[in-house]
Amino acid sequence: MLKEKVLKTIYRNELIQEKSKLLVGVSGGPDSLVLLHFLKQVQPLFHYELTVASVDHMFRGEESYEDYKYVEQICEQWGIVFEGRRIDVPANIEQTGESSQLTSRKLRFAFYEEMMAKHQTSTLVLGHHGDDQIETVLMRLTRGATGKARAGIPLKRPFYTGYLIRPFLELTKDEIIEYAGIHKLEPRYDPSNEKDDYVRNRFRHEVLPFLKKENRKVHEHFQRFSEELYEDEEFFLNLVSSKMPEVWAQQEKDYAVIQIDRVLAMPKPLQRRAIQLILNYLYLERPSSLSALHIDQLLALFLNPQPSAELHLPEGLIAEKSYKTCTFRFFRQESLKYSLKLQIPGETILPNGYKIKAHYIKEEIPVLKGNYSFILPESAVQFPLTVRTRNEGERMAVKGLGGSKKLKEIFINEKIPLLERNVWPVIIDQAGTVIWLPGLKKSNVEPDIISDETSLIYLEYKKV
Ligand SMILES: Nc1ncnc2c1ncn2[C@@H]1O[C@H](COP(=O)(O)OP(=O)(O)OP(=O)(O)O)[C@@H](O)[C@H]1O
Repeated sequence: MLKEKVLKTIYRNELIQEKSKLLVGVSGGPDSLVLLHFLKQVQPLFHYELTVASVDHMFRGEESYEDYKYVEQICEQWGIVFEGRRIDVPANIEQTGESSQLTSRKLRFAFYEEMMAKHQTSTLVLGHHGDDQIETVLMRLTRGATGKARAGIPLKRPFYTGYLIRPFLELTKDEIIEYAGIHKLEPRYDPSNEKDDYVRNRFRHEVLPFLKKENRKVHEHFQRFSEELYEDEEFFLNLVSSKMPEVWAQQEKDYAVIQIDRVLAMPKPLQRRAIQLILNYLYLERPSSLSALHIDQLLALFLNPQPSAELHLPEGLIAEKSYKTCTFRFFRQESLKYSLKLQIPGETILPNGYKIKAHYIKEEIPVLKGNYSFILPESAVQFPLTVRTRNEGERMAVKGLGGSKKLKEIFINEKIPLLERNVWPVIIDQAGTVIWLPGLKKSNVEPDIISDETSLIYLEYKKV
């Protein structure tokens, strides 16, 4: 029976404290309506206070409003405090790259938090069940999730100032429907549930029936798998956390350096978790499409016998291995753009670790060092000169070519990686004429034959 089964889950996992205050998320659908009914039924066992939080996401106009009013009416009937809010997801949300489903979830969770503060509730209760659990575990494994994500939906996790619990995780959807029938509950059915989440629906309709047919108790086994995996992960993460101080060489926002040999000295299961912790730290509060694959790639980078190698991870994170250290930094094009006035005479330090030294040629003409120095006749350009990152579509009249070339083409011919192209210095004059791509190519502003009639400037591109 549902009641006994759920009570067992609650006791075994200490989900509910006596005389506590619970906030229950209720949509009016079968899962949450049965959840509310169950919690009302067993209230005398725990003496908790119940408050319901219900959100109308206004996706389905009048229909969803009716669901919301229905929950309010049930609460009135059952003598439960009702808190509701109608929250409209901004119409243009999908243009921001966020799905309306994700936005409504975020807004709903913000509402739960607000209500937990208002009613001083310590526990939020939601109606996810065993079918949801199996689908989630399988979906995540199939996607290549790693760590705790593979364990699916947790029974209990910290939330706001207390916990979020899901006491129905061991139940099947059928048990919930059966309970609703026995107790003559009349849940509302949301038709959008069936079409919103395509991936989940494929698992629900194609995989779940097969598993249920194979073993009636598949829900319990998946739930045990999930709980054990959580425990194992927790254990390993604690163990590896204690070793992390010797792994970190530098830890800053968006930037970190680690000691590779300290990671490789750990047993294999801890190596993966150490990498997971490094990535957790770097990706903090950044939604990311990280998977087990990225951990494998990083491990391969660390084990690579080459002393230096690079790996590009999601959202512009670059891992750069150099001998026994690995540097992680986020590549942000915008923040790397620069524009500096070229000091003549003097030195201009560039953000890429190089500088440009400039001086007037007094007597003897210095020796030219390939593309690393430039002789500039003062009369050939308009001052001041600027050194900056490239602009889209920019061209340069290449020395010895008799025509102009796109900077992009030069970078491609010289096999300069994209990331370096975006920070490569370009020297231009007041009129916007590109004079020199230091270290790469010169413009025809540098004369082939140096006459000593005009005043000359010697530019040099060198490491700081
Ligand atoms: N609009 C809502 N307002 C308040 N709580 C909600 C709302 N939608 C979902 N929840 C809570 O989140 C849980 C999971 O939601 P989800 O949409 O995944 O499940 P569901 O199958 O639609 O649940 P239900 O049958 O209760 O509608 C629900 O059981 C409920 O506790």
